[in-house]
Amino acid sequence: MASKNNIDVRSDHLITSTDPEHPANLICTLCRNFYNLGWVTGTGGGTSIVKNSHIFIAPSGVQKELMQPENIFVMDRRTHAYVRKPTSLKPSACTPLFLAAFEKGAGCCIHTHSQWAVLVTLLVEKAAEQNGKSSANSCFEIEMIEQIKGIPKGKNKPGMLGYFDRLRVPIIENTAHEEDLTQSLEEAMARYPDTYAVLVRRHGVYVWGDDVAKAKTQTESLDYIFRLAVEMRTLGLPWTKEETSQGTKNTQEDITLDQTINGTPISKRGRPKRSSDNLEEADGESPKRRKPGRAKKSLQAEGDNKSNQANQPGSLRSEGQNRVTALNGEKGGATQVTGKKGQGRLKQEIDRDDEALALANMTQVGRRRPGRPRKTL
Ligand SMILES: CSC[C@@H](O)[C@@H](O)C(=O)COP(=O)(O)O
Ligand SMILES: [Zn+2]
Repeated sequence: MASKNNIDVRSDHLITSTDPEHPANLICTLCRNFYNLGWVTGTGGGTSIVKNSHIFIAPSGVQKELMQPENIFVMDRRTHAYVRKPTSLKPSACTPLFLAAFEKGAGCCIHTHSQWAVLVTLLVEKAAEQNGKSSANSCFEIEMIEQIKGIPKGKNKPGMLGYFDRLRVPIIENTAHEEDLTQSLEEAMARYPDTYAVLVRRHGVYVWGDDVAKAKTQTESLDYIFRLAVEMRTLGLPWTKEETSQGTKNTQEDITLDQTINGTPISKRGRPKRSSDNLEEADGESPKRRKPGRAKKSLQAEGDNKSNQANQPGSLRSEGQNRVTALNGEKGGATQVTGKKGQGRLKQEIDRDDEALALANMTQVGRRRPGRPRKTL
């Protein structure tokens, strides 16, 4: 075998080009930039590119920002046999995960160890714990952030997500060895067929795209969103409309199940639906016509009043908290009432619900001043 520095020089033409867009050059340039973004620190993370009949892969355990084209492995796309193998190096441990993305039609896959990605997985885990739920098969979800428009709708779905669409990125559990992530990555891809990314708990994220430019810009958009999400959480701002008194959703199943809180339906405004909701249509102020987040005037005034009362030491706070528990399932939920007497009782119940909701909001966002309505997305 013709050899120079342990490399089979007969395959050098596969990685030798003056074209900066050649995958062997591009992987090196991208990883240098990714290093400066904190995405491939300390040899972690990496990138792989498909071009024509070849897959270009970085070596394992090297400083990714210092790689040279001659360090790049080349694999036959169809057989997955190496057609260029720097013998003193090993191919990236991420290779089977990159291949999983290419099986789905991706042209480039980027793996980052971005701290924002890691923190998002921790925040979703914490929210699950706080809600007494398992974080298995969990998912990061966010909506109404402009940068979501940088993520495509899904494979075979033309166009990008819209501002009002919800971005969902599944999270898989980390394993001791990178390659052992492959099965759970594939399962997450199957569960979320529209996703272009999978987060790995306490580790990072895999993002892929139809080509290098798309994989890169999608990784940038996601990293921006992950960072924003972490900052939002530290400010007590919700990621989604449902995320009020319940914390972050974990699974797609949870979202469906949580349309009710133990049987009490949630209205469109993201709070437990009350029997009074049925009266809103009748009194001429349909929730549809009201701006989201803006409370009905009369109830709002009462709510403000009650919230102020709730702030009195030792008074409504504990009572309200009991009521929150009730709303979340013990004995709560709206009671069916009919007739005039019933409507009187209903009014009292609306008042109690308003108190409870005001208190629930206060306990969730401790920094918000009492009496001010919670900002909804
Ligand atoms: C800091 S070591 C990180 C690795 O274990 C792995 O997570 C990784 O992303 C890079 O693997 P590598 O085999 O060097 O391409
Ligand atoms: Zn990694």
